Amino acid sequence: MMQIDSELLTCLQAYLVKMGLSVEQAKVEKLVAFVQLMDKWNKAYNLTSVRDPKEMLIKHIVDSIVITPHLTGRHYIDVGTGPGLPGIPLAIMLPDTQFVLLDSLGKRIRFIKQVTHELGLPNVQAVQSRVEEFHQHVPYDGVLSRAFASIKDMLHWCQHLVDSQGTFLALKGQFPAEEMDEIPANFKVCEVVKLDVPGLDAQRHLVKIQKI
Ligand SMILES: C[S@@+](CC[C@H](N)C(=O)[O-])C[C@H]1O[C@@H](n2cnc3c(N)ncnc32)[C@H](O)[C@@H]1O
Repeated sequence: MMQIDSELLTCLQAYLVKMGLSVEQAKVEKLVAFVQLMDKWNKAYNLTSVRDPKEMLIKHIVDSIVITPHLTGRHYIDVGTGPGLPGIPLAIMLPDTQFVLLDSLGKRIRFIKQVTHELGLPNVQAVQSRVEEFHQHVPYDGVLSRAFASIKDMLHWCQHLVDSQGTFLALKGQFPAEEMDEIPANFKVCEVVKLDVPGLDAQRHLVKIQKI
């Protein structure tokens, strides 16, 4: 694997301590390596507006892995994954869980394929498709989305991907009261978890939804 930046490693380890998470060194190194790859390819692939790798640690890595305890299934799909967020950090944390990372943009999917090759992530499948047109491997235990769409649109476009046992997990900023008002009657909100993301000033919420 590539040379790991020791400053980023120390920085991430400090955040993990604040989160009360004990994570094996090999996984922490892969999380940092992912940040280094995002930083390396950001200009060419236009992956994220966050330019500083230390800021990526908080805004992308910590903000993704904070939902790890909420993934109790075996097979997830991350829709509108962009550069692999939250899918890649979660796949590093949960090597026995399968992840499909889906995005409509080819260059983002090419980046994710490069990442899975370099980091050795056999539990990740990268797929270029619009989610409305993707019908393989259903049903999933869960659909993940972060910075993708309103909850209503996400449910509309992704409802074919889970059955009544599956859960939609939407990562949101402030408590999404207005978006929750628009949820169609054939879905129910099971839980809204307020997430504590160390180092991040903004509020974060995880909305869990199921089909009725
Ligand atoms: C704002 S980015 C968010 C990326 C990532 N989830 C994150 O948290 O940084 C939204 C992504 O959704 C993708 N996207 C938008 N509509 C889509 C669709 N209908 N099907 C699949 N991907 C879509 C875009 O290409 C883009 O990469």
